[in-house]
Amino acid sequence: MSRSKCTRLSGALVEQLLDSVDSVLFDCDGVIWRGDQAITGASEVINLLKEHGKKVFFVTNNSTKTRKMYADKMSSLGFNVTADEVFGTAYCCAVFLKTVCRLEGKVYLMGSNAMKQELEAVGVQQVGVGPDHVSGQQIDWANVPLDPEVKAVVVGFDEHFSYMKLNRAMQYLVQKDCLFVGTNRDTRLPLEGGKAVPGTGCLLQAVETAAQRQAQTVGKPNHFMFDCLAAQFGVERERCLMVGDRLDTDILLGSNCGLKTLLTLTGVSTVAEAEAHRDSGSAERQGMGTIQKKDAARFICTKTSFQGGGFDSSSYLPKAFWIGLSAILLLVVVALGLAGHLALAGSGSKGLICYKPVDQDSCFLQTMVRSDYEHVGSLVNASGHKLCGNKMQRRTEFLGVLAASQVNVSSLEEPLQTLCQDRSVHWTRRTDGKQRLVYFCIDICFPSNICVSVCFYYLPE
Ligand SMILES: O=P(O)(O)OC[C@H](O)CO
Repeated sequence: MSRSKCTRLSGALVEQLLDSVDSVLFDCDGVIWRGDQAITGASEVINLLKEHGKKVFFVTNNSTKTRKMYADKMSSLGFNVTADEVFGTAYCCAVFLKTVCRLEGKVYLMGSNAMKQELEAVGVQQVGVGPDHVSGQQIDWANVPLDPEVKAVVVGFDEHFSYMKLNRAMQYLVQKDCLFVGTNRDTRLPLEGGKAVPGTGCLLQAVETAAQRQAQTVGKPNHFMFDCLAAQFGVERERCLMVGDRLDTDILLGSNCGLKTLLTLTGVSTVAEAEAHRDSGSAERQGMGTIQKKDAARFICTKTSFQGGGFDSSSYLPKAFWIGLSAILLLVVVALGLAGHLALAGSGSKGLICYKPVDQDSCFLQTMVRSDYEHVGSLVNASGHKLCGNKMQRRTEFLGVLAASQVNVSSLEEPLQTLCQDRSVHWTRRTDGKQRLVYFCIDICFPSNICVSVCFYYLPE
């Protein structure tokens, strides 16, 4: 991975930057507008870019509008934009549920009317939009009627967010096969005059806390929104610029997808934050910004590229995954005295989980998180575990392989050494990043009180 230093964007550099790109992706809140007020000069820049043959797109985590609503708002503020150039989380979330999750069933939606419309446009039924007032006693809340057809809980910006909604979402999510998807994790929504209101991240975190589960998020910095756009418009990453005001969403998305990035100082993130990321010594944080010095310029460039030195995919796993799917059945083993680590879960000590593909040369190691403990606990304690009948449930995760972090096998505990004999062991971590490994596991529980987990790996192109 190599990163170029950032320079102030002015004079000849503007021209140079524009010559190097064919497509420009703009964030919305804090970049082209704040609330209902356009940022001075934004519409002129965007219209000019289009006149000069650049493709312009809008990528927003704000889930309160459909693509059409965004296009209408933009037109009223002087932007020359069509609905298909807008990729908001209301739209992308609907596409995600339809195409990635292949959801069959209804959604319990904590979100806007716009989300409802986008879901309906792709044929996904939903319940839950609007107020949900509290009534009855606590025991009634715990037994709140649920729609048996609901197979997913989706959390977006919901101005009617309430205790009852939180409770209802939790009751759905107690069912382990219920999908859990959030639009985004932005904690604040910037408005006119430097004001802000709590963002969807606050609501999502409340639901995650209640459900004791982590949602998958569709919005930036997850690459899904870029993938969605690139699939429709054939954008070339190397000639694409992401313009945003937030380091942890916009700039990180650009960084994750190998785009050029440009931070505006018109919204949430500040130069001081970018400098703190740069000086942190953490590769992940540095992906959010490399800024040389504070500058009065309106735009600061944080150009990041992924070339060389990174994870060489071909040395680990075959790219043509689907062809060899059946051949890469995995044995999932948890090391380091499982029961002990389960017991230690609350004390801050971490266990390790290791995945050993049967026909690969490597083992993949990661620190266990709560879901791993729960998952493994259910396998180990099968006799005491409440089994789900003959059911199967699917889990999907993205794992980044930390290329520089090969583990010394002899430093590992005996069960792991045995498992990974004659193999190299690599650290992995959960990530939305580009250099990633994907695995999905199917948990199958039989009435005989035995659960097994079958996992498949692949490396996306
Ligand atoms: O900055 P955007 O356009 O991605 O929107 C994010 C929202 O303001 C977060 O609540």
